Amino acid sequence: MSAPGLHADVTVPGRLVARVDAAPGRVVAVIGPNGAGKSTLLGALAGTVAATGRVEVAGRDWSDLPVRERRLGVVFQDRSLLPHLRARDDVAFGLRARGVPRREADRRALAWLDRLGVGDLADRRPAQLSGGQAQRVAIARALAGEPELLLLDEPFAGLDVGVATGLRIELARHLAAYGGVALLVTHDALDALTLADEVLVLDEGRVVQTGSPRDVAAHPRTEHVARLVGLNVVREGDELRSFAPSAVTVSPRGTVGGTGHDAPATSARHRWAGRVAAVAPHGDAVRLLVATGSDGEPGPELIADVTPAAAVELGLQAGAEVWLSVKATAVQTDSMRP
Ligand SMILES: Nc1ncnc2c1ncn2[C@@H]1O[C@H](COP(=O)(O)OP(=O)(O)OP(=O)(O)O)[C@@H](O)[C@H]1O
Repeated sequence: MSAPGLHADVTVPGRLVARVDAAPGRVVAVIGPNGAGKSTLLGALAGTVAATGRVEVAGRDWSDLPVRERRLGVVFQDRSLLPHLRARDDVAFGLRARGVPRREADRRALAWLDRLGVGDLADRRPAQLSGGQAQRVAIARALAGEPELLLLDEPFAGLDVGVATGLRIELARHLAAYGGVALLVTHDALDALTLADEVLVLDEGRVVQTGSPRDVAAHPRTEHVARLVGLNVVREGDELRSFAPSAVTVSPRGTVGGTGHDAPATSARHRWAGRVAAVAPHGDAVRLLVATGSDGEPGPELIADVTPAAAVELGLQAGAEVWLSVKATAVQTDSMRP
């Protein structure tokens, strides 16, 4: 008898090679750039994308199990609900397919809709639901089947920020109570950091990093993740050097023949010439997006947070020519190699 939870080793030729192991009750965030293979991984686990290898859930080999017998819950970004069904019938559908009698299935469906805060919408069809309401129904449907594996593909995408925030809090509550393995594909660092116990980073169809959200955020191995968690990142060969926007010192740069400031006295590795591309408030600070580069060679786009007073005093508006520098001690170096 193998360990409970999820143990998968799947290959989708040309698109994905991935291994995932997760204990029951764990929530795994799957992150990575567009085309990294996130949806393909979910499809391979769900059985909707043809894959070779092995998928074992709760001690059972899913390759031999007909799709309808898999205890699987899925929530996709959209198109999740069946257009002609009332919410209560949609939630009950999976239960009935598994042999739960009609009245019992309806009772459980209503209970789950209530839990997700949409019990009063039980008789509506998808066309009569907002995006957030439809997603609540979809989550109710996924959880009502008491799945051993729950797959969530960008469940908050396309929702208004406020609606997404409410749903995120709600989902966190249900995930905490959920006893199976959940995989959550997300483009949002906040989701990965707040909802997940583990993070799996995909890049070009391969798993390039796994670890706790804290660990992955603190030691990103890909540019994508560094940016996702709001760090500046400069790549040098196989090394990623990352630093916080608040660690960047900004000083004005003199125009040719002008009386501007000289380059800061730091090594060239920690200093960039650039031009402010955008200025926006960010919490108590002012956030500058700076396009760096010199002599026509574009450098990295960097973010610097300065105080509002400094922004005014130094004339930091779009178009301003600046030096950015960062203390060597504020820079963290990570290898991109696993
Ligand atoms: N049906 C398909 N047939 C062939 N190749 C596909 C198919 N779907 C996706 N791909 C390719 O497989 C790779 C992984 O795609 P996938 O959609 O899994 O990435 P993703 O990480 O989910 O991206 P996104 O965040 O953009 O949804 C990409 O190179 C993509 O072009």
